[in-house]
Amino acid sequence: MLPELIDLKTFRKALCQAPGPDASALKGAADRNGQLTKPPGALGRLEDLAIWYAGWRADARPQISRPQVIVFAGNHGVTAQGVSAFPPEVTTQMVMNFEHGGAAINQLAMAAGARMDVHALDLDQPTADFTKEPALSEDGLLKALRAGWNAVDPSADLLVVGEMGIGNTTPAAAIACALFGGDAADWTGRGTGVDNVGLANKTRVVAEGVALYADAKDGLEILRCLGGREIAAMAGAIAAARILRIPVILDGFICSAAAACLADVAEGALDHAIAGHQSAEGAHGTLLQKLGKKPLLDLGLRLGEGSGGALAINILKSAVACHSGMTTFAEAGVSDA
Ligand SMILES: O=C(O)c1ccc[n+]([C@@H]2O[C@H](COP(=O)([O-])O)[C@@H](O)[C@H]2O)c1
Ligand SMILES: Cc1cc2nc[nH]c2cc1C
Repeated sequence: MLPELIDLKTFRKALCQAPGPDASALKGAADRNGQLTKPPGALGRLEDLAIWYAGWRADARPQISRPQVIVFAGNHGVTAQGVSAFPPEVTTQMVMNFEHGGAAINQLAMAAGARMDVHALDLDQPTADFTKEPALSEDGLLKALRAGWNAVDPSADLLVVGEMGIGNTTPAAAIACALFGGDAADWTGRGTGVDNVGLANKTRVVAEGVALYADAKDGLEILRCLGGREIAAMAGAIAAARILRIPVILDGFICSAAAACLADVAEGALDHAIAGHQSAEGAHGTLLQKLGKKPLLDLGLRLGEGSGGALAINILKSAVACHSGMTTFAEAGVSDA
């Protein structure tokens, strides 16, 4: 059961106390994996994925039949600093495109057999420019976390969270830099495609923001000062899924930055999450390494929207189908080693 998200204290506490995977399902799945009609280890990472999934679903022979993709959209005051190649009105325009079924994620979710939901968060009120003041108030952060928290279908058996927000690779870079240190330039990339002058300006903006909130006490405070509503909503949804034991597939750079805020609040907060892909945003690989996540795919995507996560649903579904649908050596009468 998901508790009501009353305040930020509830959020931190629920995340710290969330249950881990089911030990007997993990053992049952590992045992079953050892009996399937294939040389030991021959399905490579698919075997680990299926066992991991079984543990979180508390079922040694699970199925994936109700995957959910949620796309959160938000607007960013920091776009006034000229950090994106596209104008901010594209966020609202793309939300309409999602709702009409015309975006890449509509096709990718459909191809993966997933339900898709879109949540637009106060698009007419961009967050504050973080080079001037914190992006969100405490109440604003709570509202956005709650939007994500409540968007998760408790009956889903797999979750992908994605985003749409012109300018949001800037807050994502700032969050990563604030959490993990290093220079702003290490974390700042081209996003939708800024040129060299744009990249230098964007790096300056990230550095300014990180310096301004250097005293932020933890990942939630960093999320409030440097993040955005869609980023916080992704964090809220990933946290709710952790509590509901719904496995999560992370998407690209912005989604991973949202997730990183949770890992800073509670060790193990992302144990139920895998990395769907490594995006072409320069620092995504480093961010995934910091989170200890090895991406399933590396296709040069830099779209967001949950696209890489949705693609990876097909891999996880295939892993679980093999695990649960294959026969054992004994059942098939195949000679064991
Ligand atoms: O997922 C990623 O790694 C990714 C990398 C680059 C860009 N994006 C998408 O592009 C938008 C942000 O780019 P920008 O240049 O406006 O900061 C936002 O809507 C993201 O979904 C997403
Ligand atoms: C057209 C467009 C589509 C997107 N989808 C996610 N981010 C995006 C950014 C742009 C510019």
